Amino acid sequence: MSKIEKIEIIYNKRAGNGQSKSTWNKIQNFLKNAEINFEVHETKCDGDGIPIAKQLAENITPFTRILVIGGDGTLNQALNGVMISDNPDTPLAYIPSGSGNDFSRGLKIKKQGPLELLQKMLIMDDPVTIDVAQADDLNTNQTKYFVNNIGMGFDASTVYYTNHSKRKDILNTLKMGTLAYVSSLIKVIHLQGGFPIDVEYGSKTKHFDSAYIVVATNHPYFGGGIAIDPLAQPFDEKLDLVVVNKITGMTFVKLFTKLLTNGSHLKDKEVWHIQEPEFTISDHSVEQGQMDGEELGQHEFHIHFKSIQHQFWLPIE
Ligand SMILES: Nc1ncnc2c1ncn2[C@@H]1O[C@H](COP(=O)(O)OP(=O)(O)OP(=O)(O)O)[C@@H](O)[C@H]1O
Repeated sequence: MSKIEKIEIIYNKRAGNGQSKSTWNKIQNFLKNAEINFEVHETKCDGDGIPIAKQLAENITPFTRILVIGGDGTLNQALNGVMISDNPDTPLAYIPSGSGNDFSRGLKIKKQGPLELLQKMLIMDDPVTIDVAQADDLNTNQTKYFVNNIGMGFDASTVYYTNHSKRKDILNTLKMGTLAYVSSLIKVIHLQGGFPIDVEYGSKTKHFDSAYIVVATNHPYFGGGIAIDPLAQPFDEKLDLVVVNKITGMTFVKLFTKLLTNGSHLKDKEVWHIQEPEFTISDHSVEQGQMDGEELGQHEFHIHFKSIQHQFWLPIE
């Protein structure tokens, strides 16, 4: 085992609709039995992961590790907290215990159980470098960081309805979180209209009169396992952008069948896809936004996106 004096744990007991408690119990028992020094910092309210991570990063000592136990939203907050701290390079360890867990799915570590992940992390001598992304809001001058994706329009409305749906809790209890997402998706099909956006990348600009799905993504998945961008890779130092034009009727059904089955939607003429180190999206109507499954509210988004790298204690093979 590499030298570890203490593990500072950021734990969201609400993640995975409460299922993270069983993950935490396993981790806690293991650490106690192995006589590894740890301290748990439970998130007490929505958004709490940011100040906790900031404070931990600012007081980090050599041979101390920060471990996040929660879903993608908790990891997102931990990353944002570390990035605004005096020690933004502080690596993060992560054990997924949310409902979607798209980051761990994108990294292909989702199938490993919490104890397997923990034991592998404990013997790592050095953290690994993984792509995350920076989003500079050009309207507010605020910067945010994300591990999975930022979406506006269709996808974000789906997140909004999923988060506000009572069915989410029931379906999560039944371990059918993806179904909760898909059922909100069907609702949004009737409500979401197309909206105009411009995308600037390199020296080019691409205009869309009627964009429907707009997702800047670090790896393939959103919504608890839907591969919106099978080509996205979290190690290529690029961020992907997928724009789907407003479509209706059978065109919509065919495209969504491709999206939910074999991923061939990227080749469809209604779908536009780029992989770039950075790009800017200007959205010209008020739309819902989502970041790593967390609501960004309704705005006209004007965001500069950039692929950046962060270090993680994650056993990538
Ligand atoms: N004590 C708390 N009370 C209420 N909400 C909390 C508390 N602690 C954290 N949260 C909020 O819980 C939300 C969900 O967390 P998280 O995204 O980690 O889990 P999840 O939604 O189950 O997982 P995933 O994003 O992978 O689907 C976050 O928005 C976070 O701010």
